[in-house]
Amino acid sequence: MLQHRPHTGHAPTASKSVWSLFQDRTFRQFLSIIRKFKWYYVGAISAQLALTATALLFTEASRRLFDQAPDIPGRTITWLLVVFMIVFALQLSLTFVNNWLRSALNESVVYDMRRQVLNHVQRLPLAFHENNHSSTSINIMNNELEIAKDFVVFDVQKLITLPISFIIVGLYLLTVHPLLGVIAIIIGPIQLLSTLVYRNKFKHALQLQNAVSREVFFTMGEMLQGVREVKANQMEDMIHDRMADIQRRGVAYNVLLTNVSTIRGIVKDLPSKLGYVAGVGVGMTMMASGQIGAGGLVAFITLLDKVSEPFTVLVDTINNLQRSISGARRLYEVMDMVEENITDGTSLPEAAPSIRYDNVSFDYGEKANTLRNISFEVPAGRSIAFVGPSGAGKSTIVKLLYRFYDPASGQISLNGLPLPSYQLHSLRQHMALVSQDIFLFDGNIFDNIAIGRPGASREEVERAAQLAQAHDFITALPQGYDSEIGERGIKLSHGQKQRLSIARAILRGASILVLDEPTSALDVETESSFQSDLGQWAANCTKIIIAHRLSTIREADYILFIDDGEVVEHGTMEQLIAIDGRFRRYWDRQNVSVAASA
Ligand SMILES: Nc1ncnc2c1ncn2[C@@H]1O[C@H](COP(=O)(O)OP(=O)(O)OP(=O)(O)O)[C@@H](O)[C@H]1O
Repeated sequence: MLQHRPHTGHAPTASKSVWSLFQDRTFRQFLSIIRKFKWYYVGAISAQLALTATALLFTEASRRLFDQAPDIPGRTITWLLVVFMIVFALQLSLTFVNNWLRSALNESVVYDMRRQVLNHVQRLPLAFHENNHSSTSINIMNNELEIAKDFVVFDVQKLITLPISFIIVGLYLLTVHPLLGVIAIIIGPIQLLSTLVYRNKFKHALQLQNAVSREVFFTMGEMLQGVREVKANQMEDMIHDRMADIQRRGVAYNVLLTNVSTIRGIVKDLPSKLGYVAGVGVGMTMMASGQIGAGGLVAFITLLDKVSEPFTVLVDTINNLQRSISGARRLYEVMDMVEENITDGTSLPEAAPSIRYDNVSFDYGEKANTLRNISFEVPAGRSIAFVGPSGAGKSTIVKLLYRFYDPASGQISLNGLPLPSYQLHSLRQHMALVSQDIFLFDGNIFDNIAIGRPGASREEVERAAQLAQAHDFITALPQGYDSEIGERGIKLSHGQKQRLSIARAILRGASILVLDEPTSALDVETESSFQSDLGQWAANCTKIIIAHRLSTIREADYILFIDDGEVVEHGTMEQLIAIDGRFRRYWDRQNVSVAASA
């Protein structure tokens, strides 16, 4: 925990040609989002082009005004003033419409993308979540999605509107006077060359700053998730020092980025300043020789930026495209991962099934032989316990039953049919888990129990809570079942959380019950009544028990002693004790410690 991790983000693909960017698969995925919201784009782009048209109308009216001044007839003045008023009203209305559409588009795209990513990520196999730090997924859903969204929403519009504006405004200025038009038009390409200055330095500074942002995110996420361990292990100073180091680098990279950007900005502005001087000089000379009126010069000054701007903005937009594609590629890598297929297959019957493992082997990749040739059978409605040292593979056997992972070899079957022939949704619907790792959601107690069976009535929830020995402590709370339990149930004791988790499993009414040391956090009295109640409400379930404690093991019909991924002993409790092997030693050690603590 809280160690420096290598960053998973990709560097911008600086060497890519512009054309290859447009052919990139990620760019094509952008296009599918654009297609979905095409009418917003059509509206926003039309509003922007209409704004360019009003700018031309304004310039043309001004040109006529200044060309004829001071001998302009009163009627023409009135007309021109009316034109100005109409132009201003149109500009205000179009700006409003444009902003409204852009904001609606922005929110629609970002929520749509986030909803799709979240929905997809939760349907990915457990292996994805176990192999990726949660902050990586959150970073993808937040930062990288935002970068991609900025391109999809804003930059795409510029790629369409700016070239059109350049052509229309450039042609207009050429009609005002060819030389002035040419001066305005060539500023853009010169500015384009100026963007090459410090280009790589700028990209490098940007990468450094992005990497630091990701580090901040990662460190904050881990600190908040592990705040108890942070406090208990007095890690505050270590985290503080780490944040101080991040801050030092963050400030340095930000200053570097600002300085490089400022120098690039100055170099970029220079051609337009020089173009302005040249244009005014040429314009004044031509005015003196009567080739143009004052209006021509006014038109040049008004539209100078509108002609040169598209070039430089387009370069920024293409740079953004590189950045967005590299951010979005990680996003789409995740989106391309295959979701679990939860719909195909036959439904599991309501009645408790028999469970059978035949020579099942499995490994997680890094650790070979996590499970080796596991074989056992549990008849319908009976129970089996897995006992053995920590890390032996007990939970992994259960993960295979949930189909969080599939075996590398061997077969698991329910009622004689291979596990993959069952619909995953139906399989998991018929399973309930009471685990020692209890996860409660932020919300009230009622909702947390009702997760076991959405739509359950108040009576059903209360009945489940009674069987789980949770009803009394719940009703003693000021808000009863409506009490909020805080993030991950932080306001409850471990034993109370475990009882809620048991209530949730009871309510589920499953036919396969997985008990992963379900009573580890309960006091002796509550545990013994839990065990006797279990006989009632779980009588019709096939039970798999992961057990460390004698009290839990005692309840099982059959026991497997697992060590290092293998079944080393198996039998009923009496048989295993009689063998006088590993289980017997385990049993005796526990008896001694129970006796010592009694
Ligand atoms: N997601 C994972 N990726 C890689 N290795 C894993 C993963 N989960 C578990 N392991 C490894 O597989 C082995 C078996 O783990 P498992 O959790 O099944 O043991 P266990 O017997 O249930 O342990 P415990 O009694 O401590 O809960 C261990 O060596 C563990 O480190």
